[in-house]
Amino acid sequence: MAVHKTHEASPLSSAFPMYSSKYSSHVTEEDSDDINHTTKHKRTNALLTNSASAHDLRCLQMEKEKQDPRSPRGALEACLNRCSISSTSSSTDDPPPNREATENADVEPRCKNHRAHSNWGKFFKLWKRRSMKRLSSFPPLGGGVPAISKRNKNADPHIGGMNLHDIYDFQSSLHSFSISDLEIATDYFNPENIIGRGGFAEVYQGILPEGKLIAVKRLNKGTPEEQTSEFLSEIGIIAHIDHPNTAKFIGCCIDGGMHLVFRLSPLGSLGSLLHGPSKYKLSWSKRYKVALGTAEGLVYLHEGCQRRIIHRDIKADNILLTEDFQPQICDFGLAKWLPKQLTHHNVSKFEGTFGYFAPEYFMHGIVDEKTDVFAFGVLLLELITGHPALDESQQSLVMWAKPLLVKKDIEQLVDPSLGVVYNREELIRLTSTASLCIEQSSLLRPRMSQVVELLQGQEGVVMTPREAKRTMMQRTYSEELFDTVEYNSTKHLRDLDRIREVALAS
Ligand SMILES: Nc1ncnc2c1ncn2[C@@H]1O[C@H](COP(=O)(O)OP(=O)(O)OP(=O)(O)O)[C@@H](O)[C@H]1O
Repeated sequence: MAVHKTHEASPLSSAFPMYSSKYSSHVTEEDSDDINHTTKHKRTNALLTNSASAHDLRCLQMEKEKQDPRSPRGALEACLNRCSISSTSSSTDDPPPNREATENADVEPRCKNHRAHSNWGKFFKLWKRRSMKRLSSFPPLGGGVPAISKRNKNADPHIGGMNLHDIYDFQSSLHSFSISDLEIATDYFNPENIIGRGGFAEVYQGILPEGKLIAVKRLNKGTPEEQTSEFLSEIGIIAHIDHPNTAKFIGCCIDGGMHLVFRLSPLGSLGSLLHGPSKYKLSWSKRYKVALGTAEGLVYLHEGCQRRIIHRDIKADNILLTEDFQPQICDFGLAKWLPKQLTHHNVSKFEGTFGYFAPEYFMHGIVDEKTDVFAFGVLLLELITGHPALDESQQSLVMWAKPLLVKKDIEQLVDPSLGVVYNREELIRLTSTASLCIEQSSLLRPRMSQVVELLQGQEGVVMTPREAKRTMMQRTYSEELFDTVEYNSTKHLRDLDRIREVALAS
């Protein structure tokens, strides 16, 4: 399956003029800032390299980064200063590094969960103490703790007699790691320990001195600006979310590059299990568990936090699995906070993964809860059929499955590797929910809380979103928009063709 992480607005601009006219000024402004910043950066580096030792250089570089609000160190320093200043102060401080960081870092985390609420403040306090605090040095790999070997997709959850539940029992506080901590944990970023690759990062498995297994996401792809933006965006969300169905963030390291450290999900991603070379056969009951858990994770993001979080890149590769197949949503690099008063967010860059895009996002750049609901519908189809969202010949799973869903020919959809070993009632629930989630009109898609009810087969759940919408207190922007647009089947097919063309062209 071809996946594409980031797509500048330009390829769309020719096809859809609204992209070029609407967003060009924002992109240009940022670009010119970047150029100035890079030139300054290069000049300073040239001066430094002529006259200082490596250690001096490093100290100077760190100081320089602290002054520079665009660097991660500078952005974190600025946020920290804001945290330590009295909350009555209305000082505007340094400018934020970018719009993403403003949206994500400046908001007060107000998740219902108290532990999550305090994480952001804790993180900055820990980061401030960073230079003084060093974790004790780690024992070499293999000495009395489980050795890190290449990922075994069918890994035994009991490694060397140790129960993974014990190994994963982290404290709630976030850690600030040094680069040597992470080097030792990952055997000096040994390529053998790479367990995943994404658009911006390589992910390594590692082990801490006390035997806890971790995944280190090392942001080493894309431009430095893209890496910084990804790092700040992701950290701005994950540092204060906490739910059984979201990835467990442990801490970070900003020495020698940007690193995010998570609890290891020993079975890897749903994508690798469903479509990877291991050909692990996921049973029906596990698929259903993954569907329900992921839906619950999305309800938490959309409705469980005071500011709604839109993930924007829900896909099989971004669903990690614990040893007991509990799904955990990961990769918040594209996620957005949406304050209550904002019905939606408009994006200037076309980012995400082909095969999962909702039509309103693709056509108008609109991001709200319903864009995640559409992607979740595609994920359900993947779980039912075992097919990827886009196959090697760029055929869309949605386009293939939709006629079968319409004809209610649902047995044809079931992954042949399951044979007849599935629960028919659950199949009906999964397929009918998937049908609703991938409705072209976001108006007709259910909210994630309704999805959970549908999947649980709760009595009295309003089955048709048409009926459900009458009772909705607040409508999303895309709902309003599609209310005014006649979205007929011709237009639908044209959109899908367009999606396929762009997918093939890139
Ligand atoms: N905590 C974890 N435990 C196990 N595997 C993980 C973990 N985090 C990430 N991975 C693996 O690494 C892959 C890439 O991680 P992630 O999606 O966070 O990186 P990314 O660069 O942001 O990717 P993308 O291009 O999809 O945005 C995942 O699909 C998964 O296979």
